[in-house]
Amino acid sequence: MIVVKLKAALMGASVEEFNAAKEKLGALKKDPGNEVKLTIYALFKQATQGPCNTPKPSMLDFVNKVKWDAWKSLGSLSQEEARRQYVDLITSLVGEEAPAVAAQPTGSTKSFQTLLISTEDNITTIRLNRPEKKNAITAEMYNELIEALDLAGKDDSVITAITGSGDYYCSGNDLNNFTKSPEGGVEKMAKDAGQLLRRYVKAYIDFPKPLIGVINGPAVGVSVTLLGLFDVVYATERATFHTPFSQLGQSPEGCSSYLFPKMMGAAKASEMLLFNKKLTAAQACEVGLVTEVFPESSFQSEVWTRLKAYAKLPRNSLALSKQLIRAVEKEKLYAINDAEVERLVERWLSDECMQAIMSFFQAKSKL
Ligand SMILES: CCC/C=C/C(=O)SCCNC(=O)CCNC(=O)[C@H](O)C(C)(C)COP(=O)([O-])OP(=O)([O-])OC[C@H]1O[C@@H](n2cnc3c(N)ncnc32)[C@H](O)[C@@H]1OP(=O)([O-])[O-]
Repeated sequence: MIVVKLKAALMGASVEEFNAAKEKLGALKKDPGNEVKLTIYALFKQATQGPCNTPKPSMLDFVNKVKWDAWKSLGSLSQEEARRQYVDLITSLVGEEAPAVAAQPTGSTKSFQTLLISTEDNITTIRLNRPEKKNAITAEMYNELIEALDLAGKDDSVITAITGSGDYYCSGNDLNNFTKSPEGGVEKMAKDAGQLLRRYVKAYIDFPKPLIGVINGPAVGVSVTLLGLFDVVYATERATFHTPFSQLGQSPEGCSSYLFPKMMGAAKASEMLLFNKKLTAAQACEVGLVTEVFPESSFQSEVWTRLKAYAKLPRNSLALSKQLIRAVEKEKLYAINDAEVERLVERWLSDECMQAIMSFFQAKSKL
């Protein structure tokens, strides 16, 4: 069993860790196979020499061409990040040879207040569990989701799915997060909320294995923007996708200011992110936010059957492939996350935002 150790996941591995990993590689008893060896080669070259700038070998020089392709595919991945991925990969291979030593605790033993977590058939499922509030995300829930993702990333499941309890997937940020009278003043409240949001989005950017959205109903706000960081998104035909940021005096987050225009084109992204256009599931699929839409009547059975089949694929091949795809833009996504959070912290202190949140609760109290 391969278990990916992530002790260096949140920071780049040091040169010492890198050198130690290199030595452990020589001591491996089993051949990890050509695919993994190519990844090791590419990460080593990137870590020690930086991005591949050497001339492409000819088609006839097959072995060197395959190696060159693997190195080139890492693009502008930083040397620090390449070192980290190299150390993670070697650690996982060593763990495969000594599973008892490398085994990590699974997420299933930990209990959460706002989430239901289970691991079955190689799938860890994180279920948002505030159905009476349409799964709105409180500060507690943000923290629990960060922890649940961390545990799911380290457990021995093959894929992770996020879904909602009840008729909604999620109604976004819990607007009560802004209505409590904060101890250190509103500036501190906004700063703390910004730090939490930044960590929350980073947990998705860094998630090390395939992450699947199982969108069981309408999705609002931050629960929509984050879908750009999922690997696959399946939705029931009943789902809708709504990001009412300007209506709330706020601005986009979850790296959507970059990923949405990239995914759907600038104009479609602006309709959603600036003008609050709510998309049906079919429209969300057309613009690439959703991978596939299923009839409501067969949504659960079709999606979970498919995910169980996916979860039988080789764990390490999936995780490493996902990490390669993500690595291409990871540094950029960190920077976008920072910029979006900085803008939101300003927005939360604006009159426009305060007014919009008060209006939501006033409208409810008049009903
Ligand atoms: C941090 C990053 C920046 C921000 C990003 C975002 O996500 S921006 C996007 C932010 N999100 C929004 O702007 C969405 C705001 N919410 C809505 O517009 C509507 O509630 C609805 C369309 C989601 C559902 O309408 P419906 O008529 O089907 O159902 P209902 O209305 O009767 O709701 C049932 C109960 O849930 C409660 N509740 C629901 N959502 C929230 C929430 N987010 N907060 C708090 N509470 C919420 C609701 O008050 C009610 O409680 P009550 O009275 O029983 O104690």
